[in-house]
Amino acid sequence: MLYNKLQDISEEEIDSLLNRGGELTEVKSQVEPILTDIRNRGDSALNFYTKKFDGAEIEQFEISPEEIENAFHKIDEKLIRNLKKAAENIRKFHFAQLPEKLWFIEIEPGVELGQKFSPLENVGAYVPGGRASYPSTALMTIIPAKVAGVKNVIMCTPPGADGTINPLTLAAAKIAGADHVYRVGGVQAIGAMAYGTETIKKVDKIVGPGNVYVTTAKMLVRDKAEIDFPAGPSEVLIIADESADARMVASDIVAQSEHDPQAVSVLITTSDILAKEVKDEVIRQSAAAKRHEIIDKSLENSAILITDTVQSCIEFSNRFAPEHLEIVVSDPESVLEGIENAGSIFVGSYAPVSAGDYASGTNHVLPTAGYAKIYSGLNINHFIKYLTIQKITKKGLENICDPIISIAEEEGLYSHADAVRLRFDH
Ligand SMILES: NC(=O)c1ccc[n+]([C@@H]2O[C@H](COP(=O)([O-])OP(=O)(O)OC[C@H]3O[C@@H](n4cnc5c(N)ncnc54)[C@H](O)[C@@H]3O)[C@@H](O)[C@H]2O)c1
Ligand SMILES: N[C@H](CO)Cc1c[nH]c[nH+]1
Ligand SMILES: [Zn+2]
Repeated sequence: MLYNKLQDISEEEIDSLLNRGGELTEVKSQVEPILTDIRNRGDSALNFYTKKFDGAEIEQFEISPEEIENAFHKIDEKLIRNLKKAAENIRKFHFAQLPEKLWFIEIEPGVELGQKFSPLENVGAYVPGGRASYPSTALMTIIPAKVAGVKNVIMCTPPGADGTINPLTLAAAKIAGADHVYRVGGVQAIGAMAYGTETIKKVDKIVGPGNVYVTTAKMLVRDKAEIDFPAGPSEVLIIADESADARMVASDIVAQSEHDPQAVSVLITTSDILAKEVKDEVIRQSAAAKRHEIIDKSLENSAILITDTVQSCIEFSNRFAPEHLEIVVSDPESVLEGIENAGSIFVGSYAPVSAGDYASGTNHVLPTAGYAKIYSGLNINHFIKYLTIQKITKKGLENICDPIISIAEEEGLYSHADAVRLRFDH
């Protein structure tokens, strides 16, 4: 783990922190042939790659409603209650994001303009399942799609070597309202959803996170299906001062590191003492963690940086554009004000990333690798489109006929001008 004053780190070190996501281009050559094969051979290629990468022989990719129903009997009732509680908060938050169904304004007399929205029809949700299983991601991807009104939401997730899916992921799919669930993951699942196969119907848009292979595949199928954004290996950046609790800060670094060897965590702080304490705590907590092998690898990509001012923490964070940003300082509001790029922001010691990962209600599908500079985390807008409307009276058209006719003629599009003129010819 890099540990240094920000001003003393090398250009190369800065570059590796800021220009993350190089892995996405590195695996492109491995991902492309798989996608081509899925496109050409459909289900039989799905079988081939599921055997190759997940070790599973699959007879039937779609999981039947009975199998999903049975999953509920395999899960502790309390766990189901907790899943439902998380689902309720996620649903409430995304309902609050819904825009007005229909609105109009009078731009000038006789010219009424409006907007309505309408949901996408077919959406595919990718729910990861390689190094961990992600029932929470089933909630995070399917619930907003359903709140937006998407008719057909399919979910794909990788099977274990025995061909089964974690019952809690199946229960989450059902609670969230998935219409079809398939046991297929990785690049092959993204290809299947983008191109369609004999059993998996092509979708209009694919959402959901995944490792570098999945994320690269999503970026390569955009000519056939829209995607949300690159949501790859997890990241957290924490801005903290001397008021922060080192144990808590370290726990959030270790938590995000356990997702993937390629996960990245950064603490940037104005306090030498906190930096040292967090470093010691990270070593202590990661040694005791169940997934310490993944965590240790991830920590190799991570950093603790010391700066003189909170302002330089803010500037670095904006350049880094983290997936998750934690603000643990005595005056969080002033930091919040300066933040321009971050997937999701967690304010104060009692807002760990784990809260948003599972149950507070915000979405945990968020842009990584610096893509928070240009994309928002998953939200209602990813599942709807806006349709503009105009209602114009004869008087209204008269009010705007000069700019229409003169600009159209200047563009050399005389028939556009005539289409207005003839409405006033008697
Ligand atoms: N950014 C976000 O919003 C967000 C949210 C949740 C999880 N995540 C991330 O999702 C990822 C989940 O990764 P995961 O690996 O556990 O599950 P995954 O489902 O993304 O990937 C597993 C699949 O990867 C494929 N694969 C593995 N090795 C391959 C290879 N060499 N070539 C081609 N395909 C290969 C296999 O098909 C396997 O089924 C983690 O990186 C985690 O940090 C991100
Ligand atoms: N932190 C992940 C997003 O990077 C989401 C997640 C799911 N489960 C646990 N965490
Ligand atoms: Zn997490």
